[in-house]
Amino acid sequence: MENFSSVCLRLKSNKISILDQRKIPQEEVWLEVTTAAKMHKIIKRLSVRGAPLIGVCASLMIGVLALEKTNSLEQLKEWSEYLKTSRPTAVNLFTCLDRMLVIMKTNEEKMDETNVKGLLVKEAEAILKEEVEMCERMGEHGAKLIESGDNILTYCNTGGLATPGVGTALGVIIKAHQSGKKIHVYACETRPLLQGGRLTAWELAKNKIPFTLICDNMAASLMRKGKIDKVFLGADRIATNGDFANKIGTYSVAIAAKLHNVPMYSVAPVSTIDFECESGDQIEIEQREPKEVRGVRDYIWAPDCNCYNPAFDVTPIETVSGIVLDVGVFTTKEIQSGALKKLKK
Ligand SMILES: CSC[C@H]1O[C@H](OP(=O)(O)O)[C@H](O)[C@@H]1O
Repeated sequence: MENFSSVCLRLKSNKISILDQRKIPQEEVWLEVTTAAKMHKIIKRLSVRGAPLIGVCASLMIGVLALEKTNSLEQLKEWSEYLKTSRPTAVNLFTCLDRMLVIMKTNEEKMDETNVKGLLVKEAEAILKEEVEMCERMGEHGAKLIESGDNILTYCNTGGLATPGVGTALGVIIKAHQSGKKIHVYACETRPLLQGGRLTAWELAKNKIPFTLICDNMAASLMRKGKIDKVFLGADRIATNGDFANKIGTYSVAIAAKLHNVPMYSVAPVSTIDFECESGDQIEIEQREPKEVRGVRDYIWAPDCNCYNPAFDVTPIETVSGIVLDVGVFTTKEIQSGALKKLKK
């Protein structure tokens, strides 16, 4: 497989290394991932995260494992199904692994195992290339919505730590900055796992983009004061009616933005659309462990109480201005008229 290197993913001499995002920003620790079990573990614990990135990493893992002569197609199918159980909400994980499974199931009777495995390697490389290119296109389309002087609010992390490319929503912000637009970002810390405070702050600093870190409960009052000009954030699964699942707290931001007439866009590649899902009500929301709410790292302020810890919520499309995809910007009205369904291949 061709070598590859990004902010958080490396493929060198057919070996996968992944930056452990749990340790950012204190440490930059790279993990070598050689088995499906290890990949499952680091996706589940969010050492690697972000819808496009986990889909790419899972399919890349199957591609690398296919290079091992001793690994049978049956074993590769088993590992693909197992990797699907790492997290339930981000659709990219399923669509990428299904692309690998389709290759195995449609060719195993028609060609010898070595040739099928060769197709798996090519498909994994194609998925990676497509996602990098989709990030570029999302960035270009979305950056046109940003004007010099804008104060932009973003949520969670949607950059090079959530994709194999420049990012989705944060990619839009980075592209706008790189084009010379003078912008400032309000980054929501994003409880409970602080992807905004830890990861987005780290990426904005690396890109030299002026930003202010805020607690999530500060977003609405900033909008009321007229301090926020636009909101850009991500998605993990988009239904064909435009409703989308994204990091928990997105719906609160959307309600505030709508009340204060702040334009808000979700940014995602077409690979995040679930064409089998007609509405947000059908999206499975990952429930995570109470310990993530009870404290942060070794500071546990509520050791034993009940906790509610959904990793995502669903934002109805009518609450936002539209969705920026790699194929263009779609207004809520266009989406409500069925524009997303027409993108199905
Ligand atoms: C570009 S996808 C980013 C998306 O994924 C994040 O969730 P997690 O950190 O749990 O993987 C969040 O929903 C982001 O918007």
